[in-house]
Amino acid sequence: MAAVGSTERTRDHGSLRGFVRDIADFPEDGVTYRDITPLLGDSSAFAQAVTGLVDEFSGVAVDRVVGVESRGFIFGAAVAYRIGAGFVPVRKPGKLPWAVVREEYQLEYGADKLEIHRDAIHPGERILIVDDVLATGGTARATAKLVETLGGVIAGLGFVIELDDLGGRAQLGERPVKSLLHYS
Ligand SMILES: O=P(O)(O)OC[C@H]1O[C@H](OP(=O)(O)OP(=O)(O)O)[C@H](O)[C@@H]1O
Ligand SMILES: Nc1ncnc2[nH]cnc12
Repeated sequence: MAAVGSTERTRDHGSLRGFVRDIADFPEDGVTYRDITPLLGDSSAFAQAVTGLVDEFSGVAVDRVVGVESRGFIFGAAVAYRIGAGFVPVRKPGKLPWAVVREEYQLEYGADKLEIHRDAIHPGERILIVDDVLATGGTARATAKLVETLGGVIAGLGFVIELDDLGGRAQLGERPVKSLLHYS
């Protein structure tokens, strides 16, 4: 089991805001889309975001990192590599080739389903869920339920961005939630 930690401590993540681009009315009217592609494209900002997520869970025991398709794969895989843990993809329906467990959930824009391989997590394993954005919390809650259905224990949920006004954190109950940047 990996113990999360890092020698680079970057708890103030405010400088990352300059790498998040606001797109009005995408993908539909009324939604302000927080575009992380500028952050991904900047080597320092990307490294700071990954290190920030690692540091937020410093000292927390983690067996595997779960990342949610598709932007969660980018950060989740990087965090897993950094902490020496395995990576488990949670995917949209019909993408995983073996036997799956499925959960339905609501998005800020639309509804969807998520799946995980039945053998991806073993009972008692400690799981860190990583995604880029916590909005309404539907995706994160569905992912946590998939992990828990397989007997996993949520060690934490880490996000680069949390959209505070959408109340996603409240959907996650007592599970430990950390976000690098907060937007209203
Ligand atoms: O808290 P919620 O309201 O559930 O929203 C958050 C989710 O929405 C986005 O994914 P999206 O489904 O847009 O897919 P993508 O990563 O493939 O763009 C984001 O990456 C999160 O996974
Ligand atoms: N406003 C938003 N910006 C980027 N990703 C999102 N996922 C859900 N809501 C989002």
